[in-house]
Amino acid sequence: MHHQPHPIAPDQVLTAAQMRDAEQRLMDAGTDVHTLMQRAGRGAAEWVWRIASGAPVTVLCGPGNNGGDGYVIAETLRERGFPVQLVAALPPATDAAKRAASLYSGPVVDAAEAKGTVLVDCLFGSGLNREVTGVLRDMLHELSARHHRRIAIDLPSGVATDSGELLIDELPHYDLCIALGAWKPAHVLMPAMAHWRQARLVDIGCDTEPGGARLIGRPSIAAPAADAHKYRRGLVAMVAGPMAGAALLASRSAALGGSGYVKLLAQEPLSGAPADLVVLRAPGAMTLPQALSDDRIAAVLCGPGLGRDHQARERMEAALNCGHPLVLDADALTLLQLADRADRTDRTGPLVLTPHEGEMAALEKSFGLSGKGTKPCRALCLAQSAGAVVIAKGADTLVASPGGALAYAPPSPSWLSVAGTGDVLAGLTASRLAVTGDPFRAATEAVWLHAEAARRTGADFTAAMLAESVRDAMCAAL
Ligand SMILES: NC(=O)C1=CN([C@@H]2O[C@H](COP(=O)(O)OP(=O)(O)OC[C@H]3O[C@@H](n4cnc5c(N)ncnc54)[C@H](O)[C@@H]3O)[C@@H](O)[C@H]2O)[C@@H](O)CC1
Ligand SMILES: Nc1ncnc2c1ncn2[C@@H]1O[C@H](COP(=O)(O)OP(=O)(O)O)[C@@H](O)[C@H]1O
Ligand SMILES: [K+]
Repeated sequence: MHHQPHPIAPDQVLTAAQMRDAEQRLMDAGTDVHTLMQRAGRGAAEWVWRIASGAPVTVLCGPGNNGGDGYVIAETLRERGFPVQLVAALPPATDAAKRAASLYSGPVVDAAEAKGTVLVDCLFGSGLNREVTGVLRDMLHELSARHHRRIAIDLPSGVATDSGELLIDELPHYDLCIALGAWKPAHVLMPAMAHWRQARLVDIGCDTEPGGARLIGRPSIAAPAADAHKYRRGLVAMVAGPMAGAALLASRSAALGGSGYVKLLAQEPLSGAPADLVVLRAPGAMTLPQALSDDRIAAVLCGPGLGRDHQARERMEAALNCGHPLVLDADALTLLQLADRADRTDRTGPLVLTPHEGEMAALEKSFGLSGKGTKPCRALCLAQSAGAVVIAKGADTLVASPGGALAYAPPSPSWLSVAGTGDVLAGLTASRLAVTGDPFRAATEAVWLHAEAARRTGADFTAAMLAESVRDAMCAAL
């Protein structure tokens, strides 16, 4: 089927090459680079104008089209009567940048003389292809230190667009990063995204192919059907191990995440379970495989509090072989390496893996993957090898599917960096999987709800408090 290109949506994330293609498409249709640069520069100037509010601005320009944007920004501010000066770190080298430079009629000063309140960094954008060193690095550092506020155009100069890696020592911190045309992976990947307080997108009117990576947005969660009952809403079976706390946390968020019924399959007698949680000993009256053979189960969660001994391994294998949609987290991810290769790869039902960085590396090893490349590429590779949707967690969580779908979490509260929040996410993922039956959708909904629950919990919380806030997050998505 042939899909028409469409305007870049505000939730699309384009690599540097995809952005270049989008720009080229526009130029093939008759728009010249100059027009595009005017749109980008004038759009960015609106933000600079608001932030500077009359204070003197210094624009630092590099040799490429990012520098070209800088000349347009400087000229736009000058036309509006703003105090502006420009530092040309290197002379403009592209035709569009040369033309933009020729249209700038304000002062050009040496870096040593530049004094202002706001620095606009247009040294390098998506064309950065090597480390920023020597005079250029020193110039960026000194100017950054001398200005109270810093704005990065497209990206801070020293960030690799597709990986978010830093290609400079001590990248300065920015008040604002203005993405041009589309969000790029570096806008939602660490370590880059820790270097600005806010990010904004300026549309420059490019089209792109349908599909591609997206930002995870607020899901639309429907109320249960009028004739719903607890099984039809989704039964989650939580396979617990010896550490009851993690299993209880996951069960709580599974219960609040929309499923109709959560059954905790306990390995040992459990104290402190809430009254509304059904706890079944397995093995007890039945073995774990028997308990998991209930065909009303809509999703199984295994991992939180599982442990790593031989019993844990047996429980993980029972979950792997039960045939129900499955979420594997925490210890189950580590144990997965020990499972038979056939058990790991021959499953047909939906599977979601939720590794943090350490678990991701262990999984890559067990699937014979190199672990090299950008985080999104690594997650896509693992998803394909494991036949699983992968939630690659961290401060820059993303979701990858075996078919190549990719979704980035928008910046989430760093208060999530406390023990047990991963258990809450795993419970939410199982809950959404039980409700929707779609592993990619379940994973993205869970990631959004998890971050929203964190926002609603406020500052300095525990995982148990986070689990309770899942209720508020659900309300926000109804
Ligand atoms: N292509 C287009 O049509 C548009 C591009 N735009 C802007 O153009 C930017 C991309 O422009 P370019 O592709 O020209 O790239 P850049 O302006 O990011 O820089 C590329 C130039 O810097 C040099 N360079 C790269 N890394 C270096 C390093 N570490 N040390 C010294 N020199 C280095 C390269 O050799 C090249 O001359 C975007 O980020 C965006 O700001 C916008 O103006 C919109 C239109
Ligand atoms: N700095 C951070 N910013 C945003 N989210 C974070 C940050 N650090 C951790 N998280 C999130 O918190 C959760 C931690 O999960 P995990 O590492 O499995 O911890 P645990 O096993 O203790 O539950 C993940 O969802 C992760 O994405
Ligand atoms: K820049």
